[in-house]
Amino acid sequence: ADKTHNLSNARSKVLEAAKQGAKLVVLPECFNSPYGTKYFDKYAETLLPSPPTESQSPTFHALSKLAKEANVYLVGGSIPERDDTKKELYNTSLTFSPSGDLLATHRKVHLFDIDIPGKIKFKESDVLSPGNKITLIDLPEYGKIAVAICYDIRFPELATIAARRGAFLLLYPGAFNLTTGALHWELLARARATDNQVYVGLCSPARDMQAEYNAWGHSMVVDPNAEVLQQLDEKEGVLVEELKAGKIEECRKGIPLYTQRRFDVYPDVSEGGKFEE
Ligand SMILES: NC(=O)CC(=O)C(=O)O
Repeated sequence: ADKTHNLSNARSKVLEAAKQGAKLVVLPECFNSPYGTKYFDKYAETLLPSPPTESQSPTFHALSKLAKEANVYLVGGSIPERDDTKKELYNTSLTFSPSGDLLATHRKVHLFDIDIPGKIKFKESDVLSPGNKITLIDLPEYGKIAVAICYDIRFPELATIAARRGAFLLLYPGAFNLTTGALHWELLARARATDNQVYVGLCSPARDMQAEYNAWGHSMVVDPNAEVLQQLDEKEGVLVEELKAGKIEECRKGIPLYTQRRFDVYPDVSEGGKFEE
């Protein structure tokens, strides 16, 4: 619940990852606030017009400085955002370059509205509005990545459009829970990797059983063959994994889905989609 503590904790973990050689670091969904509809308004920060002032968004400035200090691309998980012009709240991810410049903003496109009787009910749309674009980010030394948030992973179209427009890595800061995490977290990461023959990275908050929402944890990196290369358990940690150049091509050569699609039978979803590169 302590935003200042969350920011300083994130700083020490990002620096630790950079020290271990990471060039691109990802934080979890809602890393600066508790995850819950009653908290979003209280913790929300104003990001527009960009750049915001320090008092409008301490998290924006902390992440920008941190990306520069650690000399990494930093996908800053997500934070609750307040858009004053529209009087709306969003669940928003900010990505910074190693020089601390903002590269991209992704607002969660698919809001987490579920009701599994006896297990979990959650309705982000009670307080949040959805984003309306796919987010592809060009990292000049490495290529394109796509960033989306948590529930977005359940919608394969978004991943397919990003992959077919050149993303080699799909990153999802996310906070599944004890019900859906056990059922679908790894399955979805491996499914999106299998569908698209790309790397997939999921980054979750650690599990806090004192909190109202108990995150699943288990941050992981999956390769283009859908093998889980590494995963954390439910506790706090840092996962560092090297993505191998050539792995995507090798996988696509072996199982050539890319040349076998039948757009005469069904439409090519990657021809559509709203996004900003
Ligand atoms: N928290 C989410 O957005 C999604 C989730 O927990 C799920 O899809 O399950």
